[in-house]
Parts: sequence; C-alpha cells; structure tokens
Amino acid sequence: MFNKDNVKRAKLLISCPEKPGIISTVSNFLSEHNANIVQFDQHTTDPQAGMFFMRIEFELTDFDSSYKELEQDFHVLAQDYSLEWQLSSEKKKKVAIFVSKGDHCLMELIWRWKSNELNVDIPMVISNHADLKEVVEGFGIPFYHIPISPQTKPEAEKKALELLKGKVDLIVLARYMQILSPNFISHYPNQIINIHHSFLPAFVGANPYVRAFNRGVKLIGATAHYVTNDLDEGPIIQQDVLRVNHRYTAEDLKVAGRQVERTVLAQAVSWHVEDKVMVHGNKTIVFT
Ligand SMILES: Nc1nc2c(c(=O)[nH]1)N[C@@H](CN(C=O)c1ccc(C(=O)N[C@@H](CCC(=O)O)C(=O)O)cc1)CN2
Repeated sequence: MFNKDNVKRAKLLISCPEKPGIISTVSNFLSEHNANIVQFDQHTTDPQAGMFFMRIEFELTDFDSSYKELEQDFHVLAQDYSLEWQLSSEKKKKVAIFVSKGDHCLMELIWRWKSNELNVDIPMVISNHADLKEVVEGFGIPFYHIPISPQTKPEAEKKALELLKGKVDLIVLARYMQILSPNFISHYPNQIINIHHSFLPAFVGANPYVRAFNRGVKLIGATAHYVTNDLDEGPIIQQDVLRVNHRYTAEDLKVAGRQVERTVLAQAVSWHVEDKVMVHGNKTIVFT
C-alpha cells in the first residue's frame, strides 16, 4: 500500500515510581506531537508506593522528522518526571544467534525469519562447534566458528565481541552450551536471551533432562530468560510445559522437550523484538 504521508509506528516503553497523572501527561505529550495512539498497556506493582509500567504504540505522519522531534522533546519530559524510557521505531532488530551442536532452536528461529513471521535480521550465527556451518550458510547467513576451552574462553569471547560490535541489538543463545562471562554480559544487559531446557527454577544448570528423569517428573518444560551472571536465574520471559510419564526414558524426555524449547524461545524472541518486554528487578512485564 502506498504510504503518501510516510506514516509509521513507534513504541514507547516507560517505567517510573507510581504517581497520579503520568498517563495524562504522556498522552497529552503524544497528542501535542500529533501521535495517534493505536495500543496502550499499563501495569502497576502497587497503587500506593509501587512502580508504574506503560507501553504505548502510536503512529506518526512525516515519520522521519516527527520521530526525531518527539524523541528530543521526550528527553525533557522524562527528566522532569524521572522516567525510565525506551523509544523504538519499526526498524528491524538485528539478532545474532549463538549455538553449539543442537539445531532445533536455531532452525525454529531461521524458519520463522525466512517466513517473515519473525521480523528481524540475522547478521550472524556464532558457534563453538563447526557442525552447523553448512546449514546456516545455506540460508545465506554468515557463520563464525569460535572454538572454546576453559583456557581459551576469554580470547574466544573477545573475538565474538569484536564480531558483534555495532552489528546486533539482541543475542539469542539457542542451546549454546557455554557459560558467558560477566564481562561479556556487561556489553549486552538484558539483551541476551537463553533457552533453558527445564521449567525453572527446577533443574538449573547442566543436564536437566537426566535429572528430571531421575526425579520421576510428570511434567518437563522450557524457560526463556534474560542472561545474567547468575546461571539460569535471569528474568523469565516465557515458559511452557509438556506432560510425560513413567514410560519416557531420559532420551525420550530430551526429544520430547525440543518442541517446547523451540516454541518457548521463538515466542520470547518475538516479544522482545516487538518491544513488549520490560524488566523490573529479576522479573519481566510482558505486554502481550
Ligand atoms: N552467564 C550465563 N551464561 C549462560 C547462561 C546463563 O544463564 N548465564 N545460560 C546457559 C545455558 N545453559 C543452560 O541452559 C548452560 C550451558 C552450559 C553450561 C555449562 O556448564 N557449560 C560448561 C561447558 C560445557 C561444555 O563444554 O560442554 C562451561 O561453560 O564451563 C551450563 C548451563 C548459557 N550460558
């Protein structure tokens, strides 16, 4: 459809201590900037003394000039009201995917990208193994093999950071089986999403399916979370479970779990790139 008035959408995420009038102040600001609100969501942790969260999606005509003007003016309002905020346009986010040998989560993301279901660019895949090089390059995606050992991890992470610098908005660990250092994570705060193959907080760390089998669980699950220095303890974005029974071996659990892992990760990545996730402490607010 021809867009004669250059109308595009933007998203504004705001968090601040709860106070009366914040909604009317922000909506008046947007009205004064000729923004047409098309979606509005809010959450208050405690009406008396809690935190207030808001997500507003709006349209702007003459987008390129009006977006810049709105952004400049919002800086002033944000300071006056002590707002934490993020303004995003419809520009596709650039997502780097980290993998090891398992391909099911990687392929789910690539399939959704190829079908335009996931509105992102994938500038690179980085792996500590070469196994998936051919399949990734077959989709025209650059693949970088960076081998890692406990002795070489600092150098390997330095190489990865150099490849990533200025090229990505989000890193996805698609069954990447290496613990990231605090230094690496510090470059991408709440911009690294991991899929853990258990229903956290159960079975943190390595080999969760074997431990689930030994425990005799009747549900297995997967958890997508932001990566922090505390292994598998970061803010949870999405989870799901699958019913199992005594007939499942540990290997059966691993195979059955792949379906849950891939859909949970894809949903979490979709919500993040659509600017629907806000982080508060060690929790998220997801405006679905
Ligand atoms: N700093 C963080 N790094 C990673 C996190 C995280 O939450 N914080 N999530 C993990 C994913 N993961 C489970 O989902 C996981 C991966 C790897 C290991 C582990 O013990 N790795 C060993 C090496 C194992 C090997 O070489 O095969 C290690 O890194 O020393 C535990 C949990 C991704 N990273």
